[in-house]
Amino acid sequence: MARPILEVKGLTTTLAGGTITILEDVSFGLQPGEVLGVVGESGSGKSMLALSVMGLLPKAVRRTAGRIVLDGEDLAALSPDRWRERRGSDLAMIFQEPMTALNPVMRVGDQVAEVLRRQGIPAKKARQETINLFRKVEIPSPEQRVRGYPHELSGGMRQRVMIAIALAANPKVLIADEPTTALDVTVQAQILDLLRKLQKERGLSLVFITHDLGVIAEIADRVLVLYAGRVAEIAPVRKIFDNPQHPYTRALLASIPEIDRPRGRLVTIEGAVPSIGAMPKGCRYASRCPFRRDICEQESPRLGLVSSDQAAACVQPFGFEKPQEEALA
Ligand SMILES: Nc1ncnc2c1ncn2[C@@H]1O[C@H](COP(=O)(O)OP(=O)(O)OP(=O)(O)O)[C@@H](O)[C@H]1O
Repeated sequence: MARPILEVKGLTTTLAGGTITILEDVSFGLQPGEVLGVVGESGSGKSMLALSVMGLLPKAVRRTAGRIVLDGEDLAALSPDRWRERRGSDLAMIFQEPMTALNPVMRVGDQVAEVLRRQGIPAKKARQETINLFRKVEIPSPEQRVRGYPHELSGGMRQRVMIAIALAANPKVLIADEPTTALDVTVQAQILDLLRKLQKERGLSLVFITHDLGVIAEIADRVLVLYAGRVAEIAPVRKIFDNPQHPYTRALLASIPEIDRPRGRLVTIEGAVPSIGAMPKGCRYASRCPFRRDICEQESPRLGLVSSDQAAACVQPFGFEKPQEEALA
């Protein structure tokens, strides 16, 4: 296997006081050209994970441990200035609500051209390249659209502009945080198709965050399941759907709405994610887990390999007849 383009190791973030942990010991690798889907319920820490990698954590949240290695360099060891530079060139992110990331008083074309100019591309060439990028992200009449302002565009078109900005940087890694969630269903499908096409064409290394396993099935090569700030399971997408090992992954799969399910029979996972200030001592999923044993409430399970490419943080993953010693911390 090639060296991962991005490797996150033991990432832990806390609220400023340091007593409340948001992400705990999160580790994963992203191979060049791979799409890693990150899935979990609201509040599981998906956005904090993305912002940690970008070096854009809100003031109240601090990274207290962990390495974020991009193409061999630990970003966490860099000065904030140097990290910002890497963010401008090697890392790009698209957000759920593009309006928050776009400058409302700047023409959208200029916002793309600015990224190109930063790479030393002369103004005229940057303008032409911006039109090419608009065409690439399938914005109709690109010559006219470049002169528009964000508020003149629909949500879907704004997200296309954000994708153009991300592509303009030619990043080594692109992070997409729920890029389709705020859009109408038909537009969601179009944006997802576009991202998938661009990913394939350009061999983008992509971290794709969503709470929607249907979206994961369409785009991801591997999947990281996050629960209450910890990795519950990580595996190739096929294994997540065909042979999930963590009870939480199974519950998420069971909660996918099915077209033929009678209306109102949407399955949800009983109970709620524990709040960040009141994490249980043992497994964080134990209170909701139909398979829990006494030990689950006492011990916090470590992420352990269940096969060569699948790991789960459960004392007794599915298919195992007895608790796994090494899964216990
Ligand atoms: N600025 C902040 N200050 C303090 N705590 C925060 C802040 N932003 C998020 N949190 C907390 O961090 C935890 C993880 O939040 P995060 O936004 O990463 O979850 P998420 O999985 O992305 O959820 P969603 O799908 O709703 O976006 C939550 O408990 C949240 O309340």
